[in-house]
Amino acid sequence: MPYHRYRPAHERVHVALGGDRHWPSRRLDRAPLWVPVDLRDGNQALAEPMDPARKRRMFDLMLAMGFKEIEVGYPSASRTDYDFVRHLAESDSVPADVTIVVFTAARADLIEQTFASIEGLPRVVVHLYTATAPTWRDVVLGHDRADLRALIHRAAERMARLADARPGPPVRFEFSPEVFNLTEPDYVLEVCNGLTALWDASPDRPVIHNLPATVEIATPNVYADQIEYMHRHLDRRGSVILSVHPHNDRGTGVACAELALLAGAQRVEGCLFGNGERTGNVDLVTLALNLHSQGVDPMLDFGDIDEIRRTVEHCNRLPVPDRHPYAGDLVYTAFSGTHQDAIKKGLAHHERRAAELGVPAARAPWEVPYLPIDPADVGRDYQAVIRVNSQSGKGGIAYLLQTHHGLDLPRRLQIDFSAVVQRATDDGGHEVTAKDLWEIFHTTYLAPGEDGRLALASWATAETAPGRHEFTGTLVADGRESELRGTGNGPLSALADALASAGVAIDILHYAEHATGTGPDSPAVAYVECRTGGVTRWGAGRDTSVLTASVRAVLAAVNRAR
Ligand SMILES: CC(=O)SCCNC(=O)CCNC(=O)[C@H](O)C(C)(C)COP(=O)(O)OP(=O)(O)OC[C@H]1O[C@@H](n2cnc3c(N)ncnc32)[C@H](O)[C@@H]1OP(=O)(O)O
Ligand SMILES: CC(C)C(=O)C(=O)O
Ligand SMILES: [Mg+2]
Repeated sequence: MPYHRYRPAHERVHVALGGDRHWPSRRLDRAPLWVPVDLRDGNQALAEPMDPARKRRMFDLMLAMGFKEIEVGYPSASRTDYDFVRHLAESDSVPADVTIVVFTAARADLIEQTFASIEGLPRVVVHLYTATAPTWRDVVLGHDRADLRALIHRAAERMARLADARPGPPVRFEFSPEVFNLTEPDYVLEVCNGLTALWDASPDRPVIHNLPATVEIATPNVYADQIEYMHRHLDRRGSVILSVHPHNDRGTGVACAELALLAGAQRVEGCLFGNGERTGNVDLVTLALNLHSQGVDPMLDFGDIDEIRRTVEHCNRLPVPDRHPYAGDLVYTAFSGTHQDAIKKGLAHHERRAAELGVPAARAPWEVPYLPIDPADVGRDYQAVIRVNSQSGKGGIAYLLQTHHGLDLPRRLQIDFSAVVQRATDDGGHEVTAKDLWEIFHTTYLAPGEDGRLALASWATAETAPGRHEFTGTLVADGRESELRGTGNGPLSALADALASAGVAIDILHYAEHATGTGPDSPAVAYVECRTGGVTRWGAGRDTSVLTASVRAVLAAVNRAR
């Protein structure tokens, strides 16, 4: 690989913080101000940008989730964006506690159009951006440091003039030194502090300085150092909201945002599920639910994450991957045996603990292995938690049979059945559903007691004296009938005695039964482990009569052994 073509981040940008950093020992204990930029940064990265209907649907979703500041577009860039801002202004669609952000480059024509778009909107942030990093200055914009600072200053003055001329509540301002993470820190300070003064930021009308990792270039600790340096050196810090805007080129956008928050950032711009230019903007869903999983109020509602995902997929026309944190189809699913076993035990323990605490399970403290949050918190159920394939073990298989078919298999039968399923899945190599498991269970353990080579044409039991039972019946073995009679201290030992009289000696090693439901008509199921002719096998029976289920279970075990 031609790796020698690239330079490490420390050779590209100086990070001024040195060794004196505070962020590593800080903790995240509150949510920042989340600002979704799906309708601008996310939208500009789409092959088919959103039409007005999709924009509106995304906007309504953001309101429903509880966002309080929303970047709605780049109104000077396209008719759709301009019209959408006008639509919001004219349709009275913005709740009183929500602020609209509009985005513009530092060009007079674009700024004028931006201000025209926001007429009548009461709470607005106008967001100005210009790239400040050396390569962009030299190659793209063709300005040296002083020229570029002057260009930004002129744009900011124009914004201030236009804002002053507006009736109603004051417009607020945001500035992004695009490619902040590759810009000399002293130059960022020079430009940002200049704007703080020009816009006369105050605590009740703070300016937002948004410091983007426009293209990720370094490990997240470097970004954290860069942010902490700004946090400590920006003028009028109490009048500045320090915002971050990570992208995800190295796959560490979330880590960058989290460390930046430790380093003093108060506001995060990103997109739902990480849509955005190239590898995307930082994913606000992951960030917020990461906080939730630490016991911190995320200040957003994810109660129906599948609906959020569906809406975002519809608006972006891009799928959310199956492994996406918190939202993917597979993220609350375990296929592997030991994980399934742990989850099954964990869920049972969770139910018991909730009962002990006297609270609903959905409110009890969560400590289930392998599940960082309760899927129910985001509107998922437990149906998909455990799925079975060739990597699965007895725990998961038993869990599925229990939750879908009401079967509570004895432990040794779980082990026995798991080997049966393993053979079935190894052969096919595919996933086995709860329905498949039921069919395999039925064929293996139940069917041999219903239509095996050894069957009972008719039978009856009677308690002939207290503690003394008699079993009589007609045995059909390989098509030949014979009469049976036996006695014992229970119906099953009487059956064993009767079978012995017909030359089929059996030992019942284990017996268990339970109801499969709650109503009087719900069938019972019986499990029997039997040894006959030196071979040990499990059988099962199912019937509304426990005795019939038990007799069938014995016959099933015997037939399997023979
Ligand atoms: C990291 C980010 O996400 S930045 C946001 C990027 N988003 C977008 O570009 C989406 C919307 N943009 C657009 O639709 C168009 O770019 C428009 C309508 C805004 C402008 O279109 P055009 O006038 O055709 O200009 P074009 O797109 O080619 O922009 C490049 C010009 O703007 C200049 N420019 C680029 N960024 C800025 C800036 N922030 N401030 C001032 N000028 C800038 C460039 O130097 C170049 O100038 P030149 O033509 O004199 O060399
Ligand atoms: C905030 C703007 C300029 C942006 O999208 C970026 O730098 O990534
Ligand atoms: Mg961006």
